Amino acid sequence: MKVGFVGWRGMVGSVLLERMLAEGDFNGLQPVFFTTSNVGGDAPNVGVDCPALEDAYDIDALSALDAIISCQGGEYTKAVHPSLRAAGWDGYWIDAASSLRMSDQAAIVLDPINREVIDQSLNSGVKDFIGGNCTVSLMLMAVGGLFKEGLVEWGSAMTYQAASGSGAKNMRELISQMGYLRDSVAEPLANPASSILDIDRQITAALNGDGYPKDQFGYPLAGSLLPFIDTQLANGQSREEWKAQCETNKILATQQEIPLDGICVRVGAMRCHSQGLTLKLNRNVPMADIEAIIKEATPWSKWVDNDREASLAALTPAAVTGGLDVPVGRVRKMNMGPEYLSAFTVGDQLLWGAAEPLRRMLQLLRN
Ligand SMILES: NC(=O)C1=CN([C@@H]2O[C@H](COP(=O)(O)OP(=O)(O)OC[C@H]3O[C@@H](n4cnc5c(N)ncnc54)[C@H](OP(=O)(O)O)[C@@H]3O)[C@@H](O)[C@H]2O)C=CC1
Ligand SMILES: N[C@@H](CC(=O)OP(=O)(O)O)C(=O)O
Repeated sequence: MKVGFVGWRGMVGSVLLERMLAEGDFNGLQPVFFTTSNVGGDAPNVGVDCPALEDAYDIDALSALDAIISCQGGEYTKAVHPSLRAAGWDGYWIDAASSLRMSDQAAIVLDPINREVIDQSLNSGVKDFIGGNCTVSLMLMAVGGLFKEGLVEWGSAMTYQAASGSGAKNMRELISQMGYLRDSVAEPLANPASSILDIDRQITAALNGDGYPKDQFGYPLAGSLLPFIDTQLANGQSREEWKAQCETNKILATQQEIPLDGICVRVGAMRCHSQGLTLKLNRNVPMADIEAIIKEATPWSKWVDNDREASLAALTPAAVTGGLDVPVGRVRKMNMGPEYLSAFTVGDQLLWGAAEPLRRMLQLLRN
């Protein structure tokens, strides 16, 4: 199979290559690497022979491929995908960007949760397979079992999203912000006798001062948070919040729309998104059944007992980062009634939230 890779050098693309190498996915594949900035340069070393980098805007070169995986971003997709299809290319387009997600001609891929939907799409001739929004995919990897059992009447996700969701430059800026704050109080911090209120006043001045590094985020993230992600919609939701309901229902191919809403917040985590969930179930399901459904949903959905030590040890970005497991904890019935369930989940947004569903979609096509 001749597969083109666009955006392989970026953050999502690098994680994709890392995972493909770890799984031996390049064996038997004919990869062709593309670039928007370095035509003729060396392809990355993936253990098989590859031609020099080709132009990512060359429709003829792209048309020669059986499949293309793009992690280059939405603008690239909008610029190239329509021309490629118009030129008659009928290969498989696998994409991390959101531009095509809600198109009727595209399926959203998260195969541990919606393998049947993917199979039906393949059978009906769909050729565009798009990774879901990171928050949505991670929520479904955590509690998708409850949705698939038809138990969720509605849900609300309050998110705590990592800097990586904004890109590599933003991850760097978060660390610079942390360093800037620490440096601004280095002297009083080293002196145990100094006043904590003086330290706090200096930190507040640093947070709001001109020198604070905030070119990427526009506002302080380290020592603060950002209660709006992506663009503003007319109904008051952010675009990130809007994705929860429409993408979840599309991924699950629900017959009746399940209402989902919440508030998406950026916090100073590096690459793990966390979510506090409220799920209104349509009946009073025993906790033992809820535990079994969550545990059995996918091999990566990990149950964490609602216990202080277990939660602090296993249910944090620090514990989860770099791994495929998506732990779910703090699961309990809420004061509102036995049909109201709380849960907290954490997942690496560059793995199940971005690269892994694409990698698995390519494997599915190859098999
Ligand atoms: N970040 C995320 O969490 C998620 C992102 N996505 C989607 O994936 C797209 C890509 O995201 P992301 O990987 O974060 O984007 P990046 O900015 O990391 O990479 C995108 C492209 O920028 C170019 N580039 C320019 N300078 C550099 C550099 N110094 N290092 C590496 N690449 C560079 C590369 O193209 P070239 O090699 O051609 O120069 C690269 O493919 C997003 O636009 C979004 O649509 C989807 C889900 C989650
Ligand atoms: N918007 C997400 C990251 C992302 O790229 O999402 P999407 O693939 O839906 O555009 C975040 O900021 O955390």
